[in-house]
Amino acid sequence: MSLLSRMTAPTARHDVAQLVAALLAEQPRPRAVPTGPTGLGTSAARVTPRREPSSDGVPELYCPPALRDDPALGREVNDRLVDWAGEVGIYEGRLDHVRAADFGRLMMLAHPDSDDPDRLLAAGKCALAEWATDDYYCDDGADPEQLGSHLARRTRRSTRPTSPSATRPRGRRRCARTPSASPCARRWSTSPGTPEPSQLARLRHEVAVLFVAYGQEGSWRSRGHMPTVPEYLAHRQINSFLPCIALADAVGGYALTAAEYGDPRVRRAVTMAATAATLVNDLYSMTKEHGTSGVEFNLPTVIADRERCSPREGIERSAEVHDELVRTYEVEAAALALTGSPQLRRFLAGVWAWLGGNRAWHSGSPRYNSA
Ligand SMILES: CC(C)=CCC/C(C)=C(/C)COP(=O)(O)OP(=O)(O)O
Repeated sequence: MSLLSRMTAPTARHDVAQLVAALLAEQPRPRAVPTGPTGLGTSAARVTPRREPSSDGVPELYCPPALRDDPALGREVNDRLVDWAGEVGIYEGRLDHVRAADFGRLMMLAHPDSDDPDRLLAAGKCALAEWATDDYYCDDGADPEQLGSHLARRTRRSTRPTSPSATRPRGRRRCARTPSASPCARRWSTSPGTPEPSQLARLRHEVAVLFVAYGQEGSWRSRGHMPTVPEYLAHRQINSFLPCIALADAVGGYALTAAEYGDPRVRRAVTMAATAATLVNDLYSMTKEHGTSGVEFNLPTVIADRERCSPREGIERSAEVHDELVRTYEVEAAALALTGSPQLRRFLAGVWAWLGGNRAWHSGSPRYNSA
């Protein structure tokens, strides 16, 4: 089944199908006139109906649905990913939790234009390595004083193809417990469907930016600092799913040029989408983070604390911010698709698809729904 036919399948809600069809068609058309003021920071000026929470407590979000569900493919990717985690030694003693979280399913849902388990697995390895770095070195319980050295070691491994002999450890050293994403990228570069050097460089860049954000979170944790809402939102622009989303073309088997990916208008739109995807994580992971000993970092908690409102209002306002980001992406991506290359159109549609797969996975994964 082609991506286009999947995207126009009857499962699509609201105007998703129209948008993605427009993004992918030869002569895309922009969305209809917006129904209210648009642009970041204008959501407060719109009157919106109160959101009814679904059974998981998360309000209905403006987000596309997952554009395919292939459980067998998801299972295959997940099984191989858990085997890999066991081989490299991450999540020792917790592999059952990793299996149950079903990151393979996330890859299958978020990359509907690839049926290739090898490519989905490669993307899954990158995501799991990024998650492991967060879980081991950043999240509650980790030692923030060690964070900088852990991240520096992992960054060095990813940016230097071979170590000069002076820096090579003597004897055989135990493999680090948590791989960085970029060694995954190196392994990927020897597998079928090799990405372009510019795609690998892009991944390295996005992971390095992610690590800077991990450092910021560590500095907040060590001081017990609760960020302001703008501070937190700026942080979530870089502590985001962008390293995963940036692989959309490599997983799909085509290449967006560095020039188009680096176009500030493309970066702005894609960064907004990645931030929105990460706010979905904030909304679904709140429960998991409740009861941890340090400061809780998720948008609903930051809003409730800083704006002195109820937790429920924090959730609702977070959902508003999410929706505003997605709507802005929708409008800007459609406009970019009008003048961009076919690869850019496909990439923007891939980002849109990623949003749908991400939300569907969060709403079902036991990582967030086990209580
Ligand atoms: C896969 C990837 C790029 C992870 C980077 C960090 C990120 C965007 C997260 C979702 C981590 O945030 P958080 O610690 O809230 O994640 P969990 O809720 O623990 O899954």
